[in-house]
Parts: sequence; structure tokens; C-alpha cells
Amino acid sequence: MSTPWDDWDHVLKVDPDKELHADDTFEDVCATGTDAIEIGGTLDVTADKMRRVVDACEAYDVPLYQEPSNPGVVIDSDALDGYLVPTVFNAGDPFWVTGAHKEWVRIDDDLDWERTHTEAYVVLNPEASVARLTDADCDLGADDVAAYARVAERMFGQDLVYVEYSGTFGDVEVVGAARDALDDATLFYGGGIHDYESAREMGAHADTIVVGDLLHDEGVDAVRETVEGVRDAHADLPDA
Ligand SMILES: CC(C)=CCC/C(C)=C/CC/C(C)=C/CC/C(C)=C/COP(=O)(O)OP(=O)(O)O
Ligand SMILES: O=P(O)(O)OC[C@@H](O)CO
Ligand SMILES: [Mg+2]
Repeated sequence: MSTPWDDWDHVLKVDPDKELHADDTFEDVCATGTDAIEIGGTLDVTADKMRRVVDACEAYDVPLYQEPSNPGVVIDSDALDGYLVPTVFNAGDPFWVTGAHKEWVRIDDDLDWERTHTEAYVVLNPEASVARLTDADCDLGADDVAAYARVAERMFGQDLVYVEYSGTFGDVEVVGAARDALDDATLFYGGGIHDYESAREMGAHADTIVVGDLLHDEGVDAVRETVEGVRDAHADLPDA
């Protein structure tokens, strides 16, 4: 099955609760060369903050996806290409596996299924807000993470698996093991990518890298370097 993210090397995650860096504008954000913008964050996100970012990016030519952290922040907008809804496979609290989703579907009887996709998260940085919120079991080896990835693809039909180290640079062995465990699903990696080199290094192990905090902390020029890093990594791969 072909998915929009089959060809994505790079995703830029905009946290609607955070400011852009210095004089950066959303026009600049949309012109970094990233393949798609994902809008979301764990803490203090609201529907209004989401809408502000979606509206600011609407005029530019980059795919826009909302990544809701709970049903209350989902917005309806024609500017969105879709919704990437997390489900956390290693959450300690099942609310973050299927519970929030059940509530969403119960409350909203008119979901836009065509534009709704799931991301099978494995959360691995115990210090990250997402790990605390979901009570994730981050004490996992490469074999555990690879097994979660395979379960997500083969048993739960997920076509996007997301190894999440939000805030810290992850273990390339773990990320590589997750990708090797997948046949057709796409492996997203996010966490601590902060320059050309880190993007190139992790880009060799993941299908798609996700860059988040760097945008808010250092700005669009730094993000552009990460786009180059992952593109160079992928150009070096044997099947590129
Ligand atoms: C059913 C619906 C619509 C939503 C539920 C979605 C679920 C299960 C969310 C659980 C995991 C979660 C909160 C994901 C949000 C995406 C994410 C990991 C953002 C990164 O957050 P951080 O960078 O760690 O957070 P802050 O920057 O806010 O500290
Ligand atoms: O903010 P960083 O550490 O770049 O992480 C990106 C993303 O995976 C967060 O969900
Ligand atoms: Mg963050």
C-alpha cells in the first residue's frame, strides 16, 4: 500500500505551545525543505494553539498534519492533509494505547477516516514528558523494540512505526533493529537531532527523521541542515 510518508526523509514537528526562534516566520518554517510538517506536543497544547499554527502555514506548499495529544485538541481544517494519531505501544496506561481513541470515536460520530492515520509509538526516553504522561516502559532492549515494531506492523496493521527519544539522541542500534524488523511499514525516528551530522547519522538507520525542539531553540537555518543530513544519508544507502 502506498502511503503519503513512503517518500518522506524528514518531518518537522512544530510544537504549538512554543515560540518560533528569533525572527523566524511560518513562511520560513515551510521553506526549510522538510517533506511534511507535523503539529503537536505533549504538554499545554490547545485547539486554539493548534489552529494558529495551521492557519499560519496554510498558504505554503508543504503537507500539514496534525498530531493530536488528546481528542480535545483535534481541529477541523481544510488546510490539513490529515491527522497522525499516536498510539503508544509501550504505555503503562492503556488510555494511551486505545482508551483515548475510544473516547474520541465515542464523542465524534463524524470522524474523517480518509484523513486519519495512526502512528505506533515506542517511547524510549524516560525523562520526556510523553514518557511520564503515558507511564511508558522505557527499559527496553533492541530486541524488545524490534519486537514491538513487528507486532505493530504484522499484528496490528500499522504502516507507520515511531521510535521516540524526544529530547535526547537515541541509540542507533535500537533504531536500526526496529527498521530491520519492518517489511513495508515506515520507521520514523525522533529525538535530539540538532545538526547535519546527527541527522546524517540517524538518517542511516531510520526511514524518516523527525526534528522538533531544534526549530524552536535554534531556528530554521539549523533545521535546513538536518534536511541536508538525512538526504545525504539516504543517498548513500545501497537501495537509494
Ligand atoms: C485519540 C487522540 C485524538 C489522541 C490520543 C493520542 C495519544 C495516544 C497520545 C499519547 C502520546 C502523546 C502525548 C503524543 C504527542 C506527540 C508527542 C510525543 C509530542 C512530543 O512531545 P514532547 O516533545 O515530549 O513534549 P513537550 O515538548 O510538550 O514537552
Ligand atoms: O524535539 P526532538 O528531541 O527533536 O524530538 C522530536 C520528536 O520526536 C518529538 O516528538
Ligand atoms: Mg518537545
